[in-house]
Amino acid sequence: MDNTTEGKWDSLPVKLNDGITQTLNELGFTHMTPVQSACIPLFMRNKDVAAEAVTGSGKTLAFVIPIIEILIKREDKLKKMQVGALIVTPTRELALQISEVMGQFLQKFPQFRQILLIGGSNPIEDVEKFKEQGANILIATPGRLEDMFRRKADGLDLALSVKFLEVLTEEQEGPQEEDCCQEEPG
Ligand SMILES: Nc1ncnc2c1ncn2[C@@H]1O[C@H](COP(=O)(O)OP(=O)(O)OP(=O)(O)O)[C@@H](O)[C@H]1O
Repeated sequence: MDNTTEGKWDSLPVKLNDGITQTLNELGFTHMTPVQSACIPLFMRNKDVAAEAVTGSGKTLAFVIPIIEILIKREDKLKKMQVGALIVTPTRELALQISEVMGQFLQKFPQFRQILLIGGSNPIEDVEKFKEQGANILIATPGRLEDMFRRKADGLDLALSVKFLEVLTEEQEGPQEEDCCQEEPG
């Protein structure tokens, strides 16, 4: 990538967890992209962040890294069925891409589990998987997510699980011409 000009990872105001730094080294990502250097510090201070950046600018890591950092730093460790982060994306493809990146980084954090909730498969399989394995990070498309919130009769109380939510990330599609990342008011 030619837009990784925004400083090394250790120039961030808060030092990243060693597990994250190791994965970044393994990937050969020495520098942050502009959207990463703008968003990660804000996210890690628990600010509401709105980012708009062109495709391929590195948005995924701009929220995947802070999500893991925020969950690690929680005082009460998340239990199996407690969801600490929810990522909602408009398409299955995006959800799959994000899940792949999240999976790479979670290898160093086996205490956290992610689940992908997207259309195209039997929702009951998702319900059973969630009940069996639990999940702390949900990556979902809106339709399947809504469906999962209505599965109390099948033994899944997702509303209860998301009471522990620390981070909500919404990916949106739309015209994206300029890079920008700012703190949301309020
Ligand atoms: N700091 C970095 N250094 C080098 N490569 C990076 C860095 N961050 C991300 N990448 C790589 O750049 C590519 C684009 O990143 P990513 O998919 O996150 O972009 P995006 O802005 O989310 O794009 P999209 O809008 O398509 O989702 C990926 O192959 C990713 O692995």
